[in-house]
Amino acid sequence: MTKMLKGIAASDGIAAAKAYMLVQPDLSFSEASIDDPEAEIKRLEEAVAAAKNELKIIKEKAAANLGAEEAEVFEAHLTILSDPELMGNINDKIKDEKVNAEKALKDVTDTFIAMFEGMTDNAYMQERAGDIRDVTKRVLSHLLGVTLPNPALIDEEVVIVAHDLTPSDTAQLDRKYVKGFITDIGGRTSHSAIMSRTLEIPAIVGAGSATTTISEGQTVIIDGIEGNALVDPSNEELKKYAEKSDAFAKQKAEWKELKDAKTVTADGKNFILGANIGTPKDVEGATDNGAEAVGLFRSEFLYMDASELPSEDDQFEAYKQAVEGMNGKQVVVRTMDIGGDKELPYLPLPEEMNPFLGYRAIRISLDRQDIFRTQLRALLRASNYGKLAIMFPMIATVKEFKEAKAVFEEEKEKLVKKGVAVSNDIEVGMMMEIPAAAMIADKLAQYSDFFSIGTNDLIQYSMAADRGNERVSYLYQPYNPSILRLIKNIIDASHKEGKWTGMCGEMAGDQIAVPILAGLGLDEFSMSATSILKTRSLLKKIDTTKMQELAKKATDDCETTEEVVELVKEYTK
Ligand SMILES: C=C(OP(=O)(O)O)C(=O)O
Ligand SMILES: [Mg+2]
Repeated sequence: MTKMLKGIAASDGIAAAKAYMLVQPDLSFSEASIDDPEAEIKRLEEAVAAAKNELKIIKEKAAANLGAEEAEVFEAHLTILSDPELMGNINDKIKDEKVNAEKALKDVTDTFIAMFEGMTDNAYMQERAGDIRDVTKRVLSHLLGVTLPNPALIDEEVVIVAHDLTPSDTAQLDRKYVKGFITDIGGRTSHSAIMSRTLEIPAIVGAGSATTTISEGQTVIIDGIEGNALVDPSNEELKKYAEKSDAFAKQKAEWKELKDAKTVTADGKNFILGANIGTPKDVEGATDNGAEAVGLFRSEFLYMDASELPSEDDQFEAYKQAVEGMNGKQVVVRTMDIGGDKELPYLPLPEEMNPFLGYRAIRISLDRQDIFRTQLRALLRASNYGKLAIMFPMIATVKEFKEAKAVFEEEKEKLVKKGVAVSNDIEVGMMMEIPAAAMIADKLAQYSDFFSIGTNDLIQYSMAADRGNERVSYLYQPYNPSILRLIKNIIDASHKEGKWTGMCGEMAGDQIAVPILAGLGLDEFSMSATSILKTRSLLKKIDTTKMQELAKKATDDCETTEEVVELVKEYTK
């Protein structure tokens, strides 16, 4: 019998394939004393040899799919497994204390991990602690006879089933084989969901019990349009969804015809539709989908894709590639927004109770100015190759914006003095994603060249509802009048100062929100590239004067999200 799972629709499209369980196995073991140390050492050696074999395959795959740099981490793991001191210590422990290999491995590696983690002034050595932890897990899995899943080893079409996917897990997914994914937790604006849209992989997040309902190898249909998954579907169901998939492809082909068209409403008002990107490689998808700008380049993905802080030159190349690829159209690069659900293995941050409310984004940049200044120099140099704008993430106060801008001006002046070519009209703006900032938008508009509303965070902070927590996803209400009023305040404040406002949160591509946003006078909509053409098609049909009336009613008269949705339906009939 077919089982049905309901989750949050994260990325459009339909997929059907066998389930691949990306679930961490239980690696707990019992300690035991042993009589035959030689046999135990042999068991350990076999596990180490198996782990090495596996790592060699993963390394080759990673090098082929992701590049040599990405593969280096696995070389580091192989080196650890050949380290005579580490291995010698484990063997000695088995011999001297007559304990089983699992216990000896764990005790010795724990000592090394503690030692490296203690080197707080040496980020490189701290990072080695993570490597040893990974390697220990791999050897343990072989000792225990369980398999550690690895997306790099997938070589047939699958649907990934996972409790959660981190952005770096998602980055490793190979579109050729990974046809879709479903996770237990997460929300529509968690970063793995955002990336699934960039990669155009149909996805469902927050499905609750995917990992306990689905077993390895079962056929799963992912309906990323509705957020439904069917496990062990019947032939009729497979046929029905194949038809739905065809219809979706046809609809996409119709939208494609608008690729080179301008974004104009029925009454002739122009809007800019931009794409959100994570790396320069995404520029191709942006232009293929008719982007008129890049409204958000999440530069932190450059940091997350590297094994150490990216150098000024590496960053310069990436920003240059993006502005050149957009051929004179504006590219808004957001400075590093690390923290929350975006971590850097080589920049260990102290563990926090509330990472989304903690040390992140501009707070890190203003504190670690070495990192910030390197990024700003790279951006300034790249500005000479196209139309580049910069914005700062998570600005809460006027003081933060002024400080960040001052650092930018200092770096600019230094480069100009050195004779480096730098554009003279770089717009410097800020993300509007903290309610405090939205309330003083009139003040901030005096300093910031533009605003880009980050609704993903603005909504979670306004509603006090974690954007990645499916249990409170009912509170994640983009159309709630409270959110619409904040947005209105931001747009009006910027217009009063002659500035423009864009939106780069996922709400910008939300088909119910778009008519209201057009009515509120939003200037630029930036979204997952795959949402651009359907949004252009929608805007073509609407009349802005009518949408202004809709927006006024939604912000002034409505009490609930549901009322707003009804109103939009009525106005766009
Ligand atoms: C665009 C945003 O930034 P991010 O999703 O990267 O936090 C946002 O918060 O809306
Ligand atoms: Mg944000």
